[in-house]
Amino acid sequence: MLAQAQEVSVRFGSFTAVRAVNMTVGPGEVVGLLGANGAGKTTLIRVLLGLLRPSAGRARLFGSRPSLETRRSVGYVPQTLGLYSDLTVRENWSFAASAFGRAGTRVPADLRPWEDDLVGGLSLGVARRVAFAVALSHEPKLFVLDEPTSGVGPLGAARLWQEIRQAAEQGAGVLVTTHNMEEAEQCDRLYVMVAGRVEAEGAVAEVIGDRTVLEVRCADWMRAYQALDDHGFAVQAHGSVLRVPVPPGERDTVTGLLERAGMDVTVRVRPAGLEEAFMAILGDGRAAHDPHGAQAGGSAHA
Ligand SMILES: Nc1ncnc2c1ncn2[C@@H]1O[C@H](COP(=O)(O)OP(=O)(O)OP(=O)(O)O)[C@@H](O)[C@H]1O
Repeated sequence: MLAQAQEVSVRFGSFTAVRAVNMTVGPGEVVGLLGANGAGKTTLIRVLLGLLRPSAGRARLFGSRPSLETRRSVGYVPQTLGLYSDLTVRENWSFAASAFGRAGTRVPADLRPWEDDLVGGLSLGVARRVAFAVALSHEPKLFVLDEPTSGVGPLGAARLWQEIRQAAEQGAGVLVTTHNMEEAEQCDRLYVMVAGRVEAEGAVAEVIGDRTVLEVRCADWMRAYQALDDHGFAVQAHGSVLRVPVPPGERDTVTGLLERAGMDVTVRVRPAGLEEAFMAILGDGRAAHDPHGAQAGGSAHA
C-alpha cells in the first residue's frame, strides 16, 4: 500500500474530527474521499502526510511512519494550491525543482505561455494546472489532491482530470478529496465520510448499493413537485421528471397523495444515482450517530 490509515482518530479538544478511519491507497488507483464540508477529509489527509499526529490509530506512507523522507515521494496540492502568489510561474517551478533536486528543468510546454506571469494574477484554472505540474514534477508515487477542481469550469476540470488519470496510468496512487459528485464518479474507489466516520466505501456502484428512488412522471409536474415538497419529501426535478429519495415501500404513499390531489401520475422505482445515495448515507449516518441533529435529504416527509 502507498498510503494507509489504520483506525485513525483525530480530536481537537472535545471535538472529534476523524473517528476510527481505515483507508488505503494502492498504486495506479484513484481513490476519492467524498464528504460534505467539515466531514474530516482534509484532517485525514494531514494525518496521512504526517502533518498532524492522530489522537489514536496510525498512518503509514509507503509502509513507514510519515516523515520528511516519505513525503518526498508525495505530490500534494492543498486547497490553497501551495504556490507562491508573488512569484512567477517559472520562479515557482524552479523553487520546487531545486527543492526536489531537479534544478534546471523547464516549465512544461503547455504552461510556458504563463511562464513570466505572477501566480497571483492567473485564473484559478491555470493556477491549478501550475500547482498540478509542480506537484507532479518529481514523479511522485502518491498524488494527493484536496478538492482539485474547486472553482474551475467544466473544460478546465476535464483537463485536470485527464492529468489525474495519466498520473494513475503511470502507476501513481491518487487520493482526491471532493464534495462534487461528478468528480467522485471518476474515482476507482470511494470512501464516504460523514462527521468524521467512513459510512460507505467501494466503487461507485458498491456505494450506491441497492438504493432506489421513486421516479414520478406527471403532465402537471410542477404541481406534483409542489405537492410533494409541501409534504416534506426531498423531491428533485430532472427536467419534467421528478425523483423522490425514499424506499420502494413509499410508492403507494406517493402515488396516493398525488392521485388524491387529482393528478394522473406514473411512479416507478429506479436505481439511485451517486448524489442520491450520498444524501441517503448522510441521513443514515447522522441518524445513527446523532439522532437529535439528523435531517438530511431522504425521508423528511410528514
Ligand atoms: N486545527 C483545528 N482545530 C479545531 N478544529 C479543527 C481544526 N482543523 C479542522 N477542524 C474541524 O474539524 C472538522 C473537519 O475539518 P476538515 O477540514 O477536515 O473537513 P473537510 O471534510 O476537509 O471539509 P471541507 O470540505 O470544508 O474542506 C471541521 O469541523 C473543522 O472545523
